[in-house]
Amino acid sequence: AAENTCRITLGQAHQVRPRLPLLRILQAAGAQGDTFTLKEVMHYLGQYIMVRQLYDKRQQHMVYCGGDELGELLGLESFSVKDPSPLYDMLKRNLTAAAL
Ligand SMILES: C[C@@H](c1ccc(Cl)cc1)n1cnc(-c2ccccc2)c1-c1c(C(=O)NCCN2CCN(C3CCCCC3)CC2)[nH]c2cc(Cl)ccc12
Repeated sequence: AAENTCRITLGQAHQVRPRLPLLRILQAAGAQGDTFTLKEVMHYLGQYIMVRQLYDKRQQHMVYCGGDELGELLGLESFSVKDPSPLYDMLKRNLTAAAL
């Protein structure tokens, strides 16, 4: 039931296993290994956007990922960090729970 899932999730740093296209992006941002916490996935995706200079220097919440592997994965040319829904959809498609 929901409360069980909630307890499990809160109880331990859940490891997730990115599918290969996402794993390659995380590794390009310096990630080691092939399982991560969700927090680490978000951190490395942020680093990737910074390193690849995909955000707009003036409107820094805007990410222009068309033509980059990240855009391929998201199926988007651009997105705002203020609307994370496309990101969560991509993560749902590209992360599997890793056995602890
Ligand atoms: C709150 C957080 C966030 C986290 C998840 C989501 Cl679904 C939305 C939003 N966030 C807020 N702005 C950013 C951001 C903006 C532009 C460039 C890079 C990151 C982020 C993102 C982080 C992150 O780990 N953020 C740490 C602090 N950030 C502040 C912004 N800082 C930079 C902003 C651009 C100028 C230089 C500093 C970098 C560190 N990870 C992300 C991964 C993606 Cl796919 C998209 C965005 C982010």
